[in-house]
Amino acid sequence: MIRGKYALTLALPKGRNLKDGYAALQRAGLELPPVEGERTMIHGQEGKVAILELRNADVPLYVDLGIADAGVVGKDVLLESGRDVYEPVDLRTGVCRLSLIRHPDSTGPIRRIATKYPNFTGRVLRERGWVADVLELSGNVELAALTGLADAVVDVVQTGASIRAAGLKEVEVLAHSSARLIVNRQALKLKSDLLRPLIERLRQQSQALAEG
Ligand SMILES: Nc1ncnc2c1ncn2[C@@H]1O[C@H](COP(=O)(O)OP(=O)(O)OP(=O)(O)O)[C@@H](O)[C@H]1O
Ligand SMILES: O=P(O)(O)OC[C@H]1O[C@H](OP(=O)(O)OP(=O)(O)O)[C@H](O)[C@@H]1O
Repeated sequence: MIRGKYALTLALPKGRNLKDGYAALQRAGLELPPVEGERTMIHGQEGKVAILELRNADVPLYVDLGIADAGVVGKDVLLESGRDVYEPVDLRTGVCRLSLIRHPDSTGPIRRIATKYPNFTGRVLRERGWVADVLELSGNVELAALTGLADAVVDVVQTGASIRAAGLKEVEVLAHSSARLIVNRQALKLKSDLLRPLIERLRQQSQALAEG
């Protein structure tokens, strides 16, 4: 149990968003423990700032339930999680989009749609009144469109190189994504002396990125 052990507990995702998220928090003035090369999943010393290193999809859960006071995660993951966490800052890093992608030969109505984002995709289908089966995959989603497992997929696009290389078409952008700071609502009140200035500084950094 870690409740109360650290001054501030932050949830950061392994992978792409870790480096930029860590750098943004450090630039905002937090004294962060080193995470590189450590085998442990909880980094930090008692009474100081701790970092929990999590899978992307688990970050909203840890913050919503207050195990972490705040975290960094992609908007795509937030849209999928459906968790109602406070999202005060768009960090403007990890920019990508969630798009509807099809094989050029798939031109008929969409009946089967494969994705790592089933909740988000289901919501889009309902909003549009489209009737299709959502097939949840754990990765290599383009393969579903290439093999005919599905007649459309919803996946992350950044440069578009992956879909071009696979000979697929980005039919429509469904949502834009970038990394967000998320904060537990109760922690915001209890640790406002730490969290308010952090939010303020991250907002300034984000503004500078937008202008730069
Ligand atoms: N080109 C991209 N491809 C995938 N994700 C990207 C890309 N650009 C930015 N992102 C962001 O990075 C996040 C994914 O990071 P990463 O690829 O490290 O995760 P992962 O390998 O899918 O691991 P996990 O299982 O933890 O989700 C996405 O949620 C998105 O917000
Ligand atoms: O538009 P692009 O710039 O090509 O980026 C999009 C690709 O990047 C991600 O894959 P990643 O490389 O993370 O591998 P993954 O399938 O293991 O997530 C994502 O799943 C897309 O395939």
